[in-house]
Amino acid sequence: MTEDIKPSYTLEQVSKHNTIDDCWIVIDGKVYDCTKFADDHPGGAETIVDVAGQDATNDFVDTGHSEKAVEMLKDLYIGECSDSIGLVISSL
Ligand code: HEM
Repeated sequence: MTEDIKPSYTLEQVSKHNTIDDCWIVIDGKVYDCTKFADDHPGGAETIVDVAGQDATNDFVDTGHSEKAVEMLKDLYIGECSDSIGLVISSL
């Protein structure tokens, strides 16, 4: 079985998805659609919406998220970010 090939987006494209109803964020070079997830975020929907359309790698890492949080990213993954400046985190 082959893996789905996910699209690649630029930060410019990601930046259009910057509202509560259409909320993408970049973490470690990967694009996550957080539109549905934001309301369920233990750190609050506001926290997610504040970084909508942006590279939130440093925010995600600085908060010291658990392995469980890193696991949750998998369900939100929609593609790669071609020009992200995010840190490369081996565990993500
Ligand atoms: C889609 C990406 C994210 C996921 C899946 C996620 C998931 C989680 C989870 C599961 C927790 C509970 C604690 C833990 O298990 O670590 C948490 C807490 C928290 N998150 Fe996130 N998070 C995401 C993005 C972010 C971002 C971008 C920020 C900051 C801008 C942020 C800020 C926080 C804060 C401040 C808490 C602590 C809440 C508290 O302890 O009261 N999160 N997050």
